[in-house]
Amino acid sequence: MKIKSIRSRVYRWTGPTAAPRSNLSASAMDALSGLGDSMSSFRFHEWLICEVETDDGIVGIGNCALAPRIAKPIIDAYLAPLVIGCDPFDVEAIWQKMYRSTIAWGRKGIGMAAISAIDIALWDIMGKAVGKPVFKLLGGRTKEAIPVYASKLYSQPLDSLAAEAKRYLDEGFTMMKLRFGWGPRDGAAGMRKNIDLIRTVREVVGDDVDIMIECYMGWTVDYAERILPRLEEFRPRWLEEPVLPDDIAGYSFLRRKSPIPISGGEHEFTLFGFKQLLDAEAVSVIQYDTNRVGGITAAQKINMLAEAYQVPVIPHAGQMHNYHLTMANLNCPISEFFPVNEVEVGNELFYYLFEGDPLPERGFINLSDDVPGLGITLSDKHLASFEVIE
Ligand SMILES: O=C(O)[C@H](O)[C@H](O)[C@@H](O)CO
Ligand SMILES: [Mg+2]
Repeated sequence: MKIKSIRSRVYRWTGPTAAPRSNLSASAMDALSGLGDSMSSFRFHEWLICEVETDDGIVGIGNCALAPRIAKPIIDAYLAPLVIGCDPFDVEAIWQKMYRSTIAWGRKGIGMAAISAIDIALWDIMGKAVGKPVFKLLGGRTKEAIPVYASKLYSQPLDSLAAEAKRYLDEGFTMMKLRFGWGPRDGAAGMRKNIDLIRTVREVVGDDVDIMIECYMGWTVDYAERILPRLEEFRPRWLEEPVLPDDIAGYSFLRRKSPIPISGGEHEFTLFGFKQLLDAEAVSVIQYDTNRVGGITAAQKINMLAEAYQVPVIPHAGQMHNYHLTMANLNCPISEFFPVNEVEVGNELFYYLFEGDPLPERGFINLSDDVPGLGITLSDKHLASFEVIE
């Protein structure tokens, strides 16, 4: 079996989107306060889809969502020529070829997202070729079903926040993640507003629900050190991405200072990036995204390393490229689930692009033992709401 062709397309959402709201979430751009919409970097309304076809007609589907219009020429100009003609089952050699040939500029960020898209497609091909779901190639079924946490609860007026949390509770979720909307630039008043958010959700859901909190790289170590003691009474399961991903020392400091677990990793790349985090004892939970980190090949290596450190892996986002890894690894206890909604930030776009992603039932999702590959197909249901860039 040989790889015959690679087709990459960028799908740009042109349909209706929820009006952007200020303070939807803290973010790294907040530090530049007063310089325009700090939420602009928080909208992901494009997606790259990569179809790898073999000489016997099997088509594997890969994807990435970071800067798709940049990932596309990387795939077309740099990676595809390396990969065409290879045996898709030689996935490790292909990964090393893509990594080492772009090592000067691609080992982190968009280069690795482009590599991820091709790698995910290769695993889809391998599953389809042997008639097995991808998780059966990675270690098989480790769970009867995957517990998922509802992940939205963006910062909003307390009454609507309470109503959203109640909805997830009534749908049977026992875990949910909220986003803080304020940070250092908002002073003591903003810190109180953040505390009001988690207090509101805790009051709605009671003590038997895990609440995760997220501030998307929007804080400083100083701010986090001051707010963390005030969050302890609400017993968050983790505080996510408190500071910049490059501030590994900051992560380690906060982990030592607070009993609240600190999570991160959705903006880290490759096995080597996560070795750094683990050696620095920077995170209590690893959260790579398979369509960023280096694909399934890299993600599975990180899973092995994380297991040696007994640090759990809970990938960023749901989506099949992550679910298969969670299913195949005991050290991946749960998954994130983005509720199906109108397009807002863009995490929801996956549902408008693909068919096959499982929907939760009473807080669990499941994968079929009988659907080969990743188990997704391209959807044409919302095609009219996308501009497709070939
Ligand atoms: O953890 C997450 O889901 C992410 O950090 C953010 O929410 C991002 O995906 C934008 O929603
Ligand atoms: Mg996050």
